[in-house]
Amino acid sequence: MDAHIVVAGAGGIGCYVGGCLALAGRKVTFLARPRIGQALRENGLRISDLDGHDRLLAPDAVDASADPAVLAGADVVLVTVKSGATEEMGKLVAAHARPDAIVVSLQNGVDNADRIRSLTAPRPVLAGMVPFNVVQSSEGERPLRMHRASEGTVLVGAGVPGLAELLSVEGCVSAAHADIEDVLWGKLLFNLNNALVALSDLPLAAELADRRWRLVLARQMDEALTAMKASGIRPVAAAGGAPPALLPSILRLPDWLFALLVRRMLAIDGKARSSMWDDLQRGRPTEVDALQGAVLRLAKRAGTAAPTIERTIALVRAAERAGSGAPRLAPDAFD
Ligand SMILES: NC(=O)C1=CN([C@@H]2O[C@H](COP(=O)(O)OP(=O)(O)OC[C@H]3O[C@@H](n4cnc5c(N)ncnc54)[C@H](OP(=O)(O)O)[C@@H]3O)[C@@H](O)[C@H]2O)C=CC1
Ligand SMILES: CC(C)(CO)C(=O)C(=O)O
Repeated sequence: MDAHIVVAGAGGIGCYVGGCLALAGRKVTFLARPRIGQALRENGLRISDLDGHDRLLAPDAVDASADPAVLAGADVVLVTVKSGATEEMGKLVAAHARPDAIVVSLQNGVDNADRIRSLTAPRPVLAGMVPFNVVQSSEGERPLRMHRASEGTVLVGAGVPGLAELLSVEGCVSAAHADIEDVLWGKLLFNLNNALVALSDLPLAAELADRRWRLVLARQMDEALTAMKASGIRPVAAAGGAPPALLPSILRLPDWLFALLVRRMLAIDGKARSSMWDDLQRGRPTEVDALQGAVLRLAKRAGTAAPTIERTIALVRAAERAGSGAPRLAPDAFD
C-alpha cells in the first residue's frame, strides 16, 4: 500500500478522490493548475459528504504541483481531467510517467481510456467509473472544499491485483469490475441528465423531482438504449442499481411514486448538480460531445434515430456560445 498515486488534473473529482486517499495515508501528489495547487498548499483541502463527514487535509499534508514532471514518480496515475483535455494529459503521461505506471481514467464518457491508451502504450490503462457528484467550493472559499453530494462505489477495470484495494478508502469506496466497458455505457445513460441539469440550472434532486424533465431524460435514454441494443452493447446498471432497460419507465412514473423509489435507490443531497453545470457556469467547454455525442455517433452507425439527443446537443452548444452560464431553460425547450 505504499504505491505513489498521482492525480492528473486536480479539479472536483481529482481533489475529492485524491483527498480521500491522502487522508487515508496513501502517498498522493496532485498535478494541478497553479491556482488550485497554490490553494491546496496554502490552506489544505476540505473533504465533506452527504452523510455529514467533514475532514481537513492539512496544508503540510498536501503535495501539489503544476509541473507534469511529478508524473515520473507515479506507480498509479489517476486521470481526472475533462474529456476535452484527455489528449493533452495523455501526452503528458507519455512524456513523463514510467513505462510500467498504471493509468486509470476516472472520467465520464466511454472512450477516454482508449484515447489515453493510444497515446501512452505500453502502460496499462484501465477505465474507471465515478458514480457520485462532487460539488466544488464557491470561488474564493478557502480551504478549497470538495463535497460528495451523492453515493456509490467507484468501479475500476479488473486485471491489476490490489489496485481496487489501493483506491478503496473512507469516503471513496472502490471495487474492480470485469465488464468495465459495459459499466461506462450504463453510466452514460445517467450522464445524459448532466445536460438537463446544466440547461435547467436546477439542483439534481429538484430537476429529477419534476416529471417534465424526467420525460426529456427518458426520451434521451430510449434513444440511447435503442442505439446500444442495435450495436450489441449491454449497459450495466450504474447508480441506484435499476436495470438500464427499465430506467425510462421508472422516469415516466408519477412524481409521488418516483420520489418514493428514488429515496430508496439513490441518496442525493440538495447541493448536487452535474459536472456539465459546473462547466457552463465557469464558461468552460462542456463534455456534451463525449456524452450525447457518443450516443449520436453510435445511433448514426446503427441507423437508429436520436432526435432528443440531437436537440440536447444543439441547446448545450448554444449555451456554450452564449457564455452566460446555465440558461435556465424550461422542459418545453425540447418540444
Ligand atoms: N464533477 C463531478 O461530480 C463528476 C465528474 N465526473 C467526471 O470526472 C472527470 C473530471 O471532472 P471534474 O473533476 O468535474 O472536472 P474539473 O474541470 O473540475 O477538473 C479537472 C481539472 O484538471 C485541470 N487540468 C486540465 N489539464 C491539466 C493539466 N495539463 N495540468 C494540470 N491540471 C489540468 C483542470 O484545469 P482547467 O479547468 O484550468 O483546464 C481542472 O482543474 C470528467 O470526465 C467528469 O465528467 C464523473 C463523476 C462526477
Ligand atoms: C454524478 C453525475 C451522474 C451527476 O451528478 C455525474 O457523473 C456528473 O456530474 O458528471
